[in-house]
This record gives sequence, structure tokens and C-alpha cells, in this order.
Amino acid sequence: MFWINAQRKGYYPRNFISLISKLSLKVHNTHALISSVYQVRLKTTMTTSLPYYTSGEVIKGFGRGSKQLGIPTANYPRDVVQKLPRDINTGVYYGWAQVENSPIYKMVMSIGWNPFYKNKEKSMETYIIHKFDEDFYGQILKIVILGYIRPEMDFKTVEELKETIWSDIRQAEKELDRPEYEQQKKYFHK
Ligand SMILES: Cc1cc2nc3c(=O)[nH]c(=O)nc-3n(C[C@H](O)[C@H](O)[C@H](O)COP(=O)(O)O)c2cc1C
Ligand SMILES: Nc1ncnc2c1ncn2[C@@H]1O[C@H](COP(=O)(O)OP(=O)(O)O)[C@@H](O)[C@H]1O
Repeated sequence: MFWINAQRKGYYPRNFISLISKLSLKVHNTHALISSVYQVRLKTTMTTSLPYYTSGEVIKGFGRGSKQLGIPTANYPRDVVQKLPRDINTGVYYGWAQVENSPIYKMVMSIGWNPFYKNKEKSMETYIIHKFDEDFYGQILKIVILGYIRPEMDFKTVEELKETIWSDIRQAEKELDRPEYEQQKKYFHK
């Protein structure tokens, strides 16, 4: 009953398995339990730390964004990546971005190890949905992550990776037109 009420209220205890065992509740249907755990984890992962605001200097990545993919991505230094809350999983996200005092633009961001390239180090890579005339290495990139699109994936070809990223970009553009996201621009100061 507690569990059903908790679900209705949208409240999920973080480590509810140990809570259940502490309360000595009997769970008869293991499959249902596992599926609930998965759904709860998914729900908390997607919601608790968003919107997430961060900023940092733009550093050099592996030089593949522009050259191989035609989609440049601005990389953050290690300390910015390490500061990410634990419940922001690897994957593809959308939000707002600002370079120094530029206007605020839509962005998509990939967080993780880029399975296609099998990177050794976790990265946060932002594609700003705007055409810049010049690179902006060394400048401060501010972002707010607002929503999740999908997990990181591996692909058979670069073409598939590119097509998927373009579809992420279209999805981000659409999502960010929602009126409620306008107010999240408050994270940026002029
Ligand atoms: C929106 C978006 C989605 C991405 N999704 C994936 C993915 O699913 N798998 C993957 O291996 N890399 C993914 N990437 C990362 C690209 O592979 C990465 O930008 C590319 O390796 C360029 O890295 P570099 O700029 O550090 O050289 C994504 C990048 C963006 C911008
Ligand atoms: N729309 C854009 N979004 C992100 N970065 C851009 C954009 N336009 C230009 N850039 C520049 O391109 C750089 C990324 O280029 P890229 O080829 O991915 O190389 P690397 O990842 O090795 O730094 C960014 O650091 C930034 O200076």
C-alpha cells in the first residue's frame, strides 16, 4: 500500500529495496519488482538533477566533430565533467547555451565515452544550434541541461552516427520551443 501511495504521489525513496527489506515486506513477484526498480531508477535519473546549470572553458577535443561529422562540439575540461551529479547518466541531452555574453542558443549535448569512438575518458560535448563564424576555444561556455533524449549508442558507420545526431538536433529544436523552457534562460546573466 505504501508503495502504491508513494507511486501516486510521485515520491520514490532512493534506495527503496533496502527500505522494503527493512520493513520486511514480502515481494511475491520478482519480475514486477525488477521492472519497478528499473522504472524508478529511470524516473529519478531523468528528473532529480535537471535543470542542471554549469559553465567552464572550452578546450580542444579529438578534432572529429567538425572534420569527420560536420558537427563541431565544444568540449569541457575534466573538472567540469567530474562535477556532474551522479544521477545525470551518460546520454544525449538538450538545453540552452551561451558563449561568454553571446545570445542564448539551443544546444544538444553528448555526455559519456562515445561508444562509436571508444573514448577512454568521459566527456561533455556541446553542439550549439547556431552558425558561428569562428572557433571559441578558451572562452567560457555556460549551459543549462533541461531534458534527456536517449542513451549513448554504438553505430556501424559514421553515416548512422551523423544521421542520429541530426535527428537529436531536430528533436532538441522542437522540445526547446516549449514555452516553459523560456524561463530557464534565467540561469544566464548578461
Ligand atoms: C547530439 C550528439 C549525440 C551524440 N551521440 C553519440 C552516440 O550516440 N555515440 C557516440 O559514440 N558518440 C555520440 N556523439 C559524440 C560524437 O561522436 C562526438 O561529438 C565526436 O566524437 C566528436 O568528438 P570531438 O569533438 O571531441 O572530436 C554525439 C554527439 C552529439 C553532439
Ligand atoms: N555550433 C558550434 N557548436 C559547438 N562548437 C562550435 C560551433 N561552431 C564552432 N565551434 C567551435 O568548434 C570547436 C569544436 O570543433 P571540433 O571539430 O569538434 O574539435 P574538437 O572537439 O577537437 O575541439 C568548438 O570548441 C568551438 O570552438
